[in-house]
Amino acid sequence: MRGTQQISDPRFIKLVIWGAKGVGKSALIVRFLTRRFIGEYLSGREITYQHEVNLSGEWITAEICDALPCTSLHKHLSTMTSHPDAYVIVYSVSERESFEYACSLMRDVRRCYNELQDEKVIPFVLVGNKSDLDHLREVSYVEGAEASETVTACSFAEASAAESFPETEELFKGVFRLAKTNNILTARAKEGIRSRRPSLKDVALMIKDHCKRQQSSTGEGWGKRKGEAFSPKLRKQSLTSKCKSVGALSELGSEGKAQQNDRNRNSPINKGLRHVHSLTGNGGSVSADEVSSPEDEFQSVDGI
Ligand SMILES: Nc1nc2c(ncn2[C@@H]2O[C@H](COP(=O)(O)OP(=O)(O)OP(=O)(O)O)[C@@H](O)[C@H]2O)c(=O)[nH]1
Repeated sequence: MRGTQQISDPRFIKLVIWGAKGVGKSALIVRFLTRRFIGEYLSGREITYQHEVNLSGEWITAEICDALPCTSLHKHLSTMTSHPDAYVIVYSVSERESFEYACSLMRDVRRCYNELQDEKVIPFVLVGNKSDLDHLREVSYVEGAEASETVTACSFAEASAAESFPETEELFKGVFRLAKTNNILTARAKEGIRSRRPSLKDVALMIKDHCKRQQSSTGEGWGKRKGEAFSPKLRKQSLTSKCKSVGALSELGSEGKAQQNDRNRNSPINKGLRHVHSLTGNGGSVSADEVSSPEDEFQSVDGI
């Protein structure tokens, strides 16, 4: 891998989509590229797609790699010619094993990049696909959101490639915007315009900032519950209440859990694509207020 000296072009975004077999990686990509859900997809081959994407009037070139599920991390890193700009790690909400695989994959990839001490912090998005299969659900929304919080600079979404093009499109566009902002800041740091490269905390802040903008532009962005205005303070509250509900969940019996899952399923937030994001790091939580990076600077690369 070319590794640490790579300078990313902000107008060229490379995504790697990874996860267990059959979770719908190809379905999500094909849905985004063609607007269609065709049901059966080629399996067993790593395919890379290139696509021009319009982000608020500005075109970027997106490269999306549908990575093989069985590839070892070592092999994946050694065969890459350059770092991706973001990882999208997919599991199926109807298959717990795929969730566990996604969690270990996320942790391994993050750990590996931490060890590389790469110049760029790569954002992750954990995606629980097949949210239309509610009756077969084995992983709750809360579990997915919680898992994303154990990995630094990781956001979370549920999606259904089968059900919705707009939501899948918004998912991908959101990742591209995030990656592009990160690339711009990293490039600036290298040119000496900014004193240091974006840190993990910076990227976590970017995710938060991204969520706010996403919400104000679509009225239903990442990190937002329907009908709830988003602010860092509110977000903290909603995370607290989410933690409470998780705590309550663990105290419930299986019947209680089933009822709780029903409530989760039927809540407005769990209809369609649902997002929450994480601001927490491996070793402890990073509150939005602690992040030292200048928010103004993120806004100055707005319109992304
Ligand atoms: N119900 C439902 N089925 C889906 C969804 N996404 C994918 N599938 C189905 O899940 C199966 C596997 O989808 P793929 O896109 O091939 O999964 P993959 O992760 O690319 O699989 P591999 O290439 O084998 O790793 C197919 O039968 C799809 O039709 C979804 O959102 N909902």
